[in-house]
Amino acid sequence: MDWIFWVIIGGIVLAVLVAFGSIYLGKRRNEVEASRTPAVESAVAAEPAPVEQAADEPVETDASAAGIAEAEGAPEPAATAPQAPELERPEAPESRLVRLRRRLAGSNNSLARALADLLSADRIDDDTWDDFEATLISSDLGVAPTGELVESLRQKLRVEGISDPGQAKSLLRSELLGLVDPGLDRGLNLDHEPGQPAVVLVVGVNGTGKTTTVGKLGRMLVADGRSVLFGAADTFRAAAAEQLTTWGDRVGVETVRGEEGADPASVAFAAVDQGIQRGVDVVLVDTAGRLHTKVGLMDELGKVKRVVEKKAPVGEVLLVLDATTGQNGLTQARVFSEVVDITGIVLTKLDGSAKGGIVVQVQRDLGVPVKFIGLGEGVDDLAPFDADQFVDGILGD
Ligand SMILES: Nc1nc2c(ncn2[C@@H]2O[C@H](COP(=O)(O)OP(=O)(O)OP(=O)(O)O)[C@@H](O)[C@H]2O)c(=O)[nH]1
Repeated sequence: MDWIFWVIIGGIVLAVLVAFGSIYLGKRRNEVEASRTPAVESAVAAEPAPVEQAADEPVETDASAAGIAEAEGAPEPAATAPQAPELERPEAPESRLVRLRRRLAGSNNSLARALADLLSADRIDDDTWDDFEATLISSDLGVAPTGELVESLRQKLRVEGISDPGQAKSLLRSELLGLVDPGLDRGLNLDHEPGQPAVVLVVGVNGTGKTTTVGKLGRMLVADGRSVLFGAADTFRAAAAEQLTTWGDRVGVETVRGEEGADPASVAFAAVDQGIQRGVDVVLVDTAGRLHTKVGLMDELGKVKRVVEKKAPVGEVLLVLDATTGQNGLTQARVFSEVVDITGIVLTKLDGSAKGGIVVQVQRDLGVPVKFIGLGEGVDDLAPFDADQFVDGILGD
C-alpha cells in the first residue's frame, strides 16, 4: 500500500509543478508580448511612411502648380488643388489689361495722390503746381510733355474756373490721354503671304524681358487660335535657348534652336524655314541684344533680318524695354532704332514701376507705338496696350 501512497504524493507534486510552470510561462509570454509591442507599433507607425510618400506625390504636383501660380502672380500660390486644366487655358487678350490694371494703379498711385494734393490745397499757388510737376516728371513723363500738360491744365482750371476734384481729374485724364495718343495703330502686324508665316523679331538689351515676352506673346497668339513657332536666335547665352524652350513647353509652342554660339542668323533662318514647312501662322524670333558696339549690333540684327527675309518678310520688329530703367532705357531704345526699323515697343516691368509716363516719352522719341505692356512674370501678364485703360490705371481709377 506504501507504494500507492507515494504514487499519489508524486502525482500531487507533479500537478503543482505543472501548475506553477504554466503560470510562470504565461507570465513570461505576456512580458515578451509587452516588450514586443512598441516595436510592432513603431513598425506600424513606420508603414505610413511610404504611404505618406505616395500621398506626397500629388503635393509635388501641387508644388509645381504653385510655382506656376506664383509666377502668374496668383494671390494664393500655396493652393493645394491638383493642377487644374484651366491653369493652362490662356486668357483672352482683351480682358488682360482690365485684370492687370490694379497692378498698374498700385505702382503708379503717386500721380493720383499728387492730383488729390493739388486739388485739396486751400490755394493752388506756384509751389503746389511745382510739386505736381515734379511728380509727373518723376513718373518719367518727360520734361517737355510734363510742361505741356501742366500748362494746359493750369489754363483750363483757371479759364473754366474748375475747382471740383472730379472735374479736375477728368481734365487731367483727357490731357494724359492726349499725350498717350489713343489714335496710334497698336495692332501686331501678322499679315503674311500664303505659304509663309508672319515673322516677328523681338529685340532689346539682355535682361529687359525679351525671352519672357516671346513666351507670353506665344501664349497670347495661341489663345487667339494661331499656330506659332519660336526661334531661339539668342545663341550668345547658353541658358537663353533653354529658357525659351521651357517657355515653349509651358505655352504649347515648339522651339527651333541651334548650338551654343551658333550664328543667330542661321538659327532665325532655320526657324522661319521650319515655320514654312510646318505651315505655321507666326514665327517669333528671340534675339540677343548685347550692346557691345553699335556696329556689332547693327551687323548682328541687320544680318538676322536680311537672312530671314530670304524666306519670309519680317512684319514686326518689337523692341523690349524695361520700364524701370528710365532714361537708360530710352538711350538703349535710340541705339536699337538706329540699327533696325522698330515697328512697336513692349514695355516690361510696369508692375514694379511708378514710371508709367515712360510710355509717352518713348513713343515721342522713337515715333513708334507701345503695343504691349508687361505687368508681371507670369504667362498671362502681358497685355495689349490700350490708352484708355492705361491712363485709368496710372490715375488709380
Ligand atoms: N516684374 C516683371 N518681371 C519681368 C517682366 N518681364 C520679364 N520679367 C523678368 O525679368 C527677368 C529677365 O527676363 P528675360 O526674359 O530673361 O530677359 P531677356 O531680355 O530675355 O534677357 P536674356 O535672357 O539675358 O537675354 C526675368 O526674371 C523675368 O521674369 C514683367 O513684365 N514684370
